[in-house]
Amino acid sequence: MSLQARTVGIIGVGHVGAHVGNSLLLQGIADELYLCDIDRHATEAQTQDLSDSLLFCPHNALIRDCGDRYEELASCDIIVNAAGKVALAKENRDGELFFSSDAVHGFAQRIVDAGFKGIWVTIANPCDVVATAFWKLTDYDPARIIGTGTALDSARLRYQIARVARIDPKSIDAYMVGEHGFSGFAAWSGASIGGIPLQALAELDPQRFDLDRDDLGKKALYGGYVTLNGKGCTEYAVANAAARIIAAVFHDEHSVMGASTLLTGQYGQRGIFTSLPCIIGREGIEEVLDPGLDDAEIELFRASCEHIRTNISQISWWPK
Ligand SMILES: NC(=O)c1ccc[n+]([C@@H]2O[C@H](COP(=O)([O-])OP(=O)(O)OC[C@H]3O[C@@H](n4cnc5c(N)ncnc54)[C@H](O)[C@@H]3O)[C@@H](O)[C@H]2O)c1
Repeated sequence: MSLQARTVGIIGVGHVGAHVGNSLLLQGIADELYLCDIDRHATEAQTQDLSDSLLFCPHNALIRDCGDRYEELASCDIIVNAAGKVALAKENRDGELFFSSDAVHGFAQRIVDAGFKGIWVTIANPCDVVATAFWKLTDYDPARIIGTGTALDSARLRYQIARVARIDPKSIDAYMVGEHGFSGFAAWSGASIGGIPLQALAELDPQRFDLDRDDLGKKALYGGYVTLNGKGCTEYAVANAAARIIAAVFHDEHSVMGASTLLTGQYGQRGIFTSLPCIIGREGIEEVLDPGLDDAEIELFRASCEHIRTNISQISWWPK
């Protein structure tokens, strides 16, 4: 019998990275965590805190303090990128454009050169630019780079629908697509509950299902900033979204989630990462699904992709 530990590296152990670690341990998803940060005091402190909580987790785990030694993460099955500076995102996630992309520029190839063959799960903002940077910088198999993208925004959208329609969010099929940022949007035309399109439900039972889409879409889009303005970061929901993606990989779930992935011609777009519903399993992104956008939504998707390209065009070292 060969038993293999499920190993996850986390780069950047600030609010988000630390919560990813905590979520993985509390849900029993990982057997080993490798913590890495340019701030070596932070990895020491988070290693201590997470280790002290092991008694209360479903099973034991090993937590390694890797300090700023990125290469030590190369043997991991999955590496999470939460290296950023959330204070720069006060007004807009684009505020971290140079900081987060420079960070990836500094470590991605080093880890690949050290032999990394696993899956990147990248969270740092602007999420779509950073995910694209991993691919451009390392020429890594794009299916094995997963941006958490609209996994979180879609959860926010479902919560908003759930709240108004009084339905369990898990019973709602609805996605935010495009950028994880202000140009993303709710793909209402494909939303359904119980296999019935939301539009049909609105006609059958308007009192319950004729939703104020603009309002709910805005609440999903700006919900992160309610949290950020109140406490200076967002952490629980994004960490749980990342943990869900990691569980889908480890358990080869073929789970459908919004995730930032390389576009290869969907709606005429290619060469950048952004979010559409994706099937996620052991090999990463298995397939990108077509959410059946209508004409107006296709235009929003195009504009969202343009926004990501405009951001990329400002980065001086971007590989041609
Ligand atoms: N995609 C999403 O849904 C989502 C949601 C929330 C936050 N975020 C992003 O996640 C990132 C982390 O957020 P946070 O609140 O933890 O930020 P934070 O500022 O609290 O922590 C960031 C950590 O990254 C470390 N770091 C910075 N550069 C590094 C590098 N080159 N190598 C290793 N470590 C480095 C810092 O030392 C710090 O510990 C930010 O970019 C934030 O915008 C994304």
